[in-house]
Amino acid sequence: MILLQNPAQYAGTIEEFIWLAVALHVLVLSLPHLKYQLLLYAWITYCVGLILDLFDDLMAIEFIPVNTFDTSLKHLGFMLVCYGLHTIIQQKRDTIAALNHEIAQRHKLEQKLKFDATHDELTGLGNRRACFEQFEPLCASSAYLYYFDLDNFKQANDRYGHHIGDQILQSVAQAMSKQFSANACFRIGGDEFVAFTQDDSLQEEGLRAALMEEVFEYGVGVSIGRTEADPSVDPDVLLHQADLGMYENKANKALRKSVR
Ligand SMILES: Nc1nc2c(ncn2[C@@H]2O[C@H](COP(=O)(O)OP(=O)(O)OP(=O)(O)O)[C@@H](O)[C@H]2O)c(=O)[nH]1
Repeated sequence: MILLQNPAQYAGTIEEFIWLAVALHVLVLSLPHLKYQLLLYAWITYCVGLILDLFDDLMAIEFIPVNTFDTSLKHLGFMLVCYGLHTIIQQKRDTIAALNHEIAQRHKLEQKLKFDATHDELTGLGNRRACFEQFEPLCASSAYLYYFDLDNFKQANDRYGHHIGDQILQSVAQAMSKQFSANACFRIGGDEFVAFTQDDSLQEEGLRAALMEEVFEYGVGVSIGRTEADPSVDPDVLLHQADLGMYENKANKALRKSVR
């Protein structure tokens, strides 16, 4: 038996009916996506509350305290929905934080791989690949290209051991970075280095003394070749010119030694 005695009650019942229809519709729509069971139960609880509410309005049944149940269930359902949503958001946040962390780690690894691919592990200078990659811009911004090759390095290795040989290479690289810009120095072979500079005041003997300062005691020397940096010339040709200069320098020193 339906008890709708006045228009205000009628309007209230219609409103509750609409709420129930909307809630059930949302429930049906979200069913395929409801992998979160808590949210599903919360929504069902809310709908049951709405149904009881409707009964309360439509039926004049006083033998169950429907009034108490419908409001409680609606509130309970609503709170559980809120809690469920909060939990989901928290889980998504954690996932996003984990993904961000992974992206940052990958970025770091990428940077490291890139650095390792273009730098010499022992001295930290750019390697041969980096030298060729940056050759043109460095030539364009420099006046000279220097080529260095250590003298008697093999003997130093044999006499003092490989670890001292490594230290010699590191010391020379460090001294070179002080004389030139560190970004413009490269280790392109075992004991061969290349450097670019804008400075035209460098003197061969001064440069040699600076590079050998820490390693002179091991009996090593350095031969130096120089050529004008010209970005329009092929890198191989320029390096060859500087290399020839270095060999000439090495030969002259050997000749001077033998004459003495
Ligand atoms: N310790 C060390 N030795 C290296 C490294 N790379 C290459 N070498 C050594 O460097 C030496 C280079 O040979 P050479 O250029 O003939 O040595 P050198 O005695 O300076 O010869 P000259 O230039 O004719 O005076 C070889 O004995 C290599 O084994 C390295 O990373 N560490």
